[in-house]
Amino acid sequence: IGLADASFMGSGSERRYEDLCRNIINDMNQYGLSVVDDFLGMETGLKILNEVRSMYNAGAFHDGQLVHNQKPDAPSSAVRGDKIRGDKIKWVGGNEPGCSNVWYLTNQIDSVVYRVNTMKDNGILGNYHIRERTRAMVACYPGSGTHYVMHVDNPNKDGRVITAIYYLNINWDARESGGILRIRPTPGTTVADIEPKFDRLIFFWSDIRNPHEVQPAHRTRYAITVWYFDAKEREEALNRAKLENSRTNNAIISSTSQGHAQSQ
Ligand SMILES: Cc1cc(NC(=O)CCC(=O)O)nc(C)c1Br
Ligand SMILES: [Fe+3]
Repeated sequence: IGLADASFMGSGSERRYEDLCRNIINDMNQYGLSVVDDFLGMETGLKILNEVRSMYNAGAFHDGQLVHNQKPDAPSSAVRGDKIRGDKIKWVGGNEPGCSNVWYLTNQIDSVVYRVNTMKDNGILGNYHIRERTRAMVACYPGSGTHYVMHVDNPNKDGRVITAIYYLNINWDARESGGILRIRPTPGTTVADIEPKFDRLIFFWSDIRNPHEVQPAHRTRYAITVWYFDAKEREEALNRAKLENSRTNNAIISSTSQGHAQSQ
């Protein structure tokens, strides 16, 4: 996978930006995923990490979902079935106070995604029309051995086509800290094991092409995720939801009105 070095963002050289985008286009067409190292450079990466740490320490994150304890040799007091916290998350729109660096990151990712979506000869990426995204989901794995089960981000055409994840973990060594993102691109038998390294940005198709899991992490593990929508798939998903809504509402109204009639 073309590990493009993108810390040009500081030097702003146009040529390397084009090369980066070309690498991502090739990777997405060939593998359905792309890994970009040194996306923003040390200085900017640290500003984002410090901002996320202060959010986390301010208790701004929602408690992660409860998961069964993974430790087979759990100490006698904590029986095997006890629950531990999974990843904790906080949704960031970007213009809130104290989130200016996360906002800068999402702007940088936006410009890359919009660029690769409109460049010539961009293959599969040319099939999509990306005009909007979710807010940024800042996630922290507390490092108590929590993991994230194998799943697909968008299994039922909710409109999300690209998952972008930015990692903030300095000197991450998976041999001692685990926390590998394992993607199983389908169809196929390959497995991509991706370490959540500092200033690393990854992209992958959000749908069933990329089931993925996070292996147990034994050190605090930060990641920032944004999902990009394809305009057509998104509109169709919203229309289905509206239709479903009106059916349910009519069902409720008719059942209550019948109920009402009977009670008279
Ligand atoms: C809340 C939520 C989190 C994630 N995160 C990952 O897959 C982990 C990626 C990584 O941190 O390497 N995915 C979904 C579909 C939901 Br929903
Ligand atoms: Fe996911």
